[in-house]
Amino acid sequence: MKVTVVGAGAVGASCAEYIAIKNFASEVVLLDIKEGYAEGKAMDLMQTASLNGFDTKITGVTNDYSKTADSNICVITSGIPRKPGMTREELIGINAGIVKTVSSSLIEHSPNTIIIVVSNPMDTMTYLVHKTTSLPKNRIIGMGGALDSARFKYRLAEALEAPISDVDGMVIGGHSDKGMVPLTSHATRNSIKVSEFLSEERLEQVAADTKVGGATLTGLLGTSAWYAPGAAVSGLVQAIACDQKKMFPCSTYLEGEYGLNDICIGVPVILGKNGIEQIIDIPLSDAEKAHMQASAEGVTKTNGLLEL
Ligand SMILES: NC(=O)C1=CN([C@@H]2O[C@H](COP(=O)(O)OP(=O)(O)OC[C@H]3O[C@@H](n4cnc5c(N)ncnc54)[C@H](O)[C@@H]3O)[C@@H](O)[C@H]2O)C=CC1
Ligand SMILES: O=C([O-])CC(=O)C(=O)O
Repeated sequence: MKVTVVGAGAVGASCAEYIAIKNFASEVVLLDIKEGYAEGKAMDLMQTASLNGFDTKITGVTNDYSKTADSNICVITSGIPRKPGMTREELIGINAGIVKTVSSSLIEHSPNTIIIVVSNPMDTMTYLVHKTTSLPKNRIIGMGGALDSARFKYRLAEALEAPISDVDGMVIGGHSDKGMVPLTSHATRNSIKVSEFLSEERLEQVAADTKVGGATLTGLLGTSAWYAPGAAVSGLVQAIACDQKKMFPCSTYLEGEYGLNDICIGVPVILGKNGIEQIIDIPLSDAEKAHMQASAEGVTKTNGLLEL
């Protein structure tokens, strides 16, 4: 199992590290445009192998796509992150060009690959890969919902004063400060609805804190987060590599599901060896439907900025 990660920056390196530590891939190729950078990150990570007990071989390359040939899975993290006060949507001007070039170079050397898009604004970058490559829709996956759901569970556990392993919940919709749709009514603590334990006001606060999860970290760190994003990507990669048939909310191209068309947005999917093997169309409450509709309108507006 060969995995390529483009962008050896904060998220790309974290992603490579988690993939290696989980020890399911034979090879991870890290590629960056900055001379020597991916080579350095790969060497540093390889020097953790005996300490962390993994056998995955990590190699770094400067913009040499021939070294990525025949990758089963390619992750795109190349591009700029936001700074405090910015939205993810403001990154489109620079990141769209990067994602378009990178995805086409990857596919040239790995025509059968599955692509996971991470660069922001992620739903629009996922849509861009759909519109500018000939990959089938099951092989183009946007990572956002897995991360947003992990943050939702963190906030729920905090409110419940419970361990995170007691909590389950999911966030669908666009991966943006306003567009996320935390499914509060479906969230549970050991199969009991969280509304049994928390007031409506507290649950609204949990949802609000979840939606600005990325912005909160960007304010604290001066750039956007990388540990949880890297871990979330590694979860998707593992589900595909190990054919786990696990459910994650991912950005995928919709053709009528959730009443939406010609858009990539976060919905629950089953991930296995073929990438997205099924889209799960769960019934939403009227309020959740309205949030999903508004979220889709936001993503469509950003998609309109693409030069396709
Ligand atoms: N979808 C999600 O949930 C998340 C998305 N992100 C996004 O991921 C992206 C990366 O974030 P960070 O790793 O923090 O940024 P970073 O600046 O640490 O790393 C980005 C790397 O991409 C490289 N790069 C730029 N253009 C390239 C090209 N054409 N080819 C190859 N490499 C190139 C840069 O040299 C740099 O090393 C950002 O757009 C950020 O907004 C970050 C966290 C979560
Ligand atoms: O907040 C950002 O810009 C990066 C990101 O998508 C996240 O951490 O959720």
